[in-house]
Amino acid sequence: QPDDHKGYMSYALSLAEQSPPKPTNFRVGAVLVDTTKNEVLATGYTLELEGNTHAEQCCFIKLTRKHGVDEERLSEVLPQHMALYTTMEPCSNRLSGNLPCVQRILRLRGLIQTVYVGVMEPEKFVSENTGRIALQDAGITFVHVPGLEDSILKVATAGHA
Ligand SMILES: Nc1nc(=O)c(N)c(NC[C@H](O)[C@H](O)[C@H](O)COP(=O)(O)O)[nH]1
Ligand SMILES: [Zn+2]
Repeated sequence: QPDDHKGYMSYALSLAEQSPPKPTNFRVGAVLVDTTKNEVLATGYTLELEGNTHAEQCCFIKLTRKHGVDEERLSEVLPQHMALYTTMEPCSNRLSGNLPCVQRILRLRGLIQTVYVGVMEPEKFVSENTGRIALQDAGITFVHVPGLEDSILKVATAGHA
């Protein structure tokens, strides 16, 4: 059913729990959903794929491999109506200098109508995450799904001292 936001967020949390703990990032899970069919298109969790990868980034990388396109051309092969569920709001700045996930999502503006987040990013690595504003300015609806905050943060910071 279309309003199963907590269900998808719980699923994303179960993915985050698979992420190897690390002191320099958060353990996050993400699920990209085709909202027309209410089907999962891709899942990801922090460090799932090789390199210093983010959960949302892993969803996109998997789809580039499935469709044989670069991430810049994903908009040509993906459905028109998608929602991204991520346990933590997409990053707007990464201390590693890698491309932030907000920028990756903005490449799919018009195709991803809504981003659902379990928590906002704690101010541990980046002082102020400007992702929500950037996404909203691009016409993407940004929704906080309440109820899993404590669990999400516990999992996210498990690698921290
Ligand atoms: N939404 C989100 N998904 C993730 O999978 C992840 N790890 C973060 N974490 C945000 C945090 O700000 C960055 O992890 C640090 O800024 C370090 O940057 P790197 O991860 O090393 O690029 N945020
Ligand atoms: Zn990110």
